[in-house]
Amino acid sequence: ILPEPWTIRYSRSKKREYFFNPETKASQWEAPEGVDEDKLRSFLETHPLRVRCLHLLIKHKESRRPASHRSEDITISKEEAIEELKGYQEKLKNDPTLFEELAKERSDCSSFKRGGDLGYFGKGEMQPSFEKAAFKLKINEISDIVESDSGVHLIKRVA
Ligand SMILES: N=C(N)NCCC[C@H](NC(=O)[C@@H]1CCC/C1=C/[C@H](COP(=O)(O)O)NC=O)C(N)=O
Repeated sequence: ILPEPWTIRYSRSKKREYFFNPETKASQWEAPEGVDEDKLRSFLETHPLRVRCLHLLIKHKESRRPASHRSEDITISKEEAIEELKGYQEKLKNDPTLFEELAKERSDCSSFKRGGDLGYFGKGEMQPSFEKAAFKLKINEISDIVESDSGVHLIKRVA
């Protein structure tokens, strides 16, 4: 849709997408010459530049930072963390609207205070495994168990 080598990126400060040419390092708000704006819009529908997600993180002893508001020394094994997360996965299969409440109750991420809400993020912000899973989700879809250096997660895309 975009003429090579143009790419489209999201500006967090301006909260809108802009066009970037990695060769000339040019960046601009308007689409490069000859871009079909309608095709671009429908492309962006299925290839979002940013997503907003909630997550429920259970850390374990191999986590990059095995501590949280819940425990200053997290010692459960990765297998135990996965088993515990499976329990939450079952509850969410029956009632997905429980996500915020369960994240508040159990998540080892500081976002627990906001029901697990990480806000909007674009590519390059989160750890690759988390980003890959999050950008694949449809709005209101909940991921399978996702592993990252932080621990094991369930992710719900909300926007
Ligand atoms: N850009 C936004 N909104 N915030 C910066 C996020 C930085 C990012 N964080 C993560 O990838 C982990 C996994 C998914 C969420 C997340 C949250 C971590 C998990 O806890 P921790 O392992 O750090 O103790 N807590 C906060 O960062 C990273 N590149 O390390």
